[in-house]
Amino acid sequence: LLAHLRREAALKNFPPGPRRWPVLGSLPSMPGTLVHQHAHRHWLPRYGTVVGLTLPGGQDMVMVCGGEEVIAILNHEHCQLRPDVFLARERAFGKRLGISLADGPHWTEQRRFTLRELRDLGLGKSKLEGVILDEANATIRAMVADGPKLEPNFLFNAPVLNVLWWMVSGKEFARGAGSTLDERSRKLLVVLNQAMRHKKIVTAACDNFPILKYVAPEWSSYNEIYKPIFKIQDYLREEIQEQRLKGVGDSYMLKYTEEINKGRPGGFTDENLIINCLDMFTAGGESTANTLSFCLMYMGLYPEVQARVHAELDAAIGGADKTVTMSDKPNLPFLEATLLEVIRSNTISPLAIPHMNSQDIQLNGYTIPKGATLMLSMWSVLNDKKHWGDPEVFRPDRFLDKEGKFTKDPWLIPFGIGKRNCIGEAFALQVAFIFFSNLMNRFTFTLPPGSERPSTVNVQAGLTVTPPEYSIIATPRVS
Ligand code: HEM
Repeated sequence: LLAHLRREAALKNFPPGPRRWPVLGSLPSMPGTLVHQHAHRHWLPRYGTVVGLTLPGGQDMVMVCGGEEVIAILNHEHCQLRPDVFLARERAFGKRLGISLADGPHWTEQRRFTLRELRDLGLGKSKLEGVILDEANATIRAMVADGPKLEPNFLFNAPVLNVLWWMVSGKEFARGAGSTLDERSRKLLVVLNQAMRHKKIVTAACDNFPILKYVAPEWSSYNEIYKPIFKIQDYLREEIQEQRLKGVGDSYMLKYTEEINKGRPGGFTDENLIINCLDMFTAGGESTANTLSFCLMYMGLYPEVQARVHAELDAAIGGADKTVTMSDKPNLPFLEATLLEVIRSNTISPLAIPHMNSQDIQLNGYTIPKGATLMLSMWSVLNDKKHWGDPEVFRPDRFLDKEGKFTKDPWLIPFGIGKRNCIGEAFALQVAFIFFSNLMNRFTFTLPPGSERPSTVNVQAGLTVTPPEYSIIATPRVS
């Protein structure tokens, strides 16, 4: 209690927010999931766009839920650290490793190296495009075989992970929704799928009270969350060893190994390699796969938009039996606008990964003390009424200019901006474009007659948001 009172007294000009209790902090007022929706509905009208909170144990936390304020923090030179949370160390051998939850000089080196290798290994190259197209075609074949009625939730997880697996391990056999994978890769994908679907991954009780890991590992979801993560680490370690024994090929794993062998400074170790790979799978798999599930749902909800996408495809591609490639993108501005409007409307990553400030900073006249956890609502940027006018309306035309060309809005930042922006943006957009365009060229998507319209608000929370459970009918189009 004394510690709590002392901390409260030291907080000068802290943003207003729900009551902060000793030990529990603001936990009693925190929603279990979908924090961005709760902040928008309940906190914003009462406290404004900058809300002061405390985590159990006394860590200061500030929720920022105004578009301008979020952009200011993302660009702020003193707000580029990550808080030292339980999840960060627990998934990384007790250390701050990897990219997404680390900071400091090692993070700079690991991020720079990974960005360069991702670019060199695949992005913008025809080989990656070929792998993505193979996966898209395998998915289309499976949809025809399983259809016409499909459950799109999780339909795209395996194909997206397969492409990521190819980037990381260089294995070319990762094709066909997992069917031709070797035993280890198959197991890895199964466990990754399980880990990504875990709804409590960012709100589990063991994150706030680490002692529960020892005294109540089942109840606190510790076993459920971390056992799959440890299995993934084991599979990755075995794969790295196998690749090193073979020693040929151009994979991220082998390129990284070369740096370890050269003794490159900046944290180049086996452990960091494992966590960098884990980062790419966890940050990139679910988000990209969910984008595609949402795309089908929106096509079912907005048949008039779908008809315009089809008309554009027919004019530019000329047949449902043809393959759409990245070179067709300039001729498909409405399709691109539709894809980005799905990403904007639903904000697949509604919160950025938490940031932390290295100095006291001022925001909207409040003081945020050094070392606070900054929760940034990306949703509030992509749904800001002042900027977008009618953010609640699904309107791809907002991204087209008078000539019908695609124009990027500076507030369209679903991947973040600044020093901590997403390293997988180009990859995710390429996968999403190739899948979405080819699926649209091959099928018409309709909601089953008499079924309830799936909600765009009652989404499911996990690492990112997932559509509600829904079915869709995929009818093959005739050329
Ligand atoms: C639709 C797909 C995706 C969306 C919407 C998305 C969104 C985001 C967002 C909002 C952030 C946080 C930015 C911040 O904290 O300021 C982020 C970070 C990150 N993303 Fe993505 N992402 C996607 C796909 C991917 C993919 C495919 C990969 C891997 C290849 C990836 C890897 C990462 C990593 C490693 C970070 C942490 C960067 C850092 O802390 O320096 N993401 N992403």
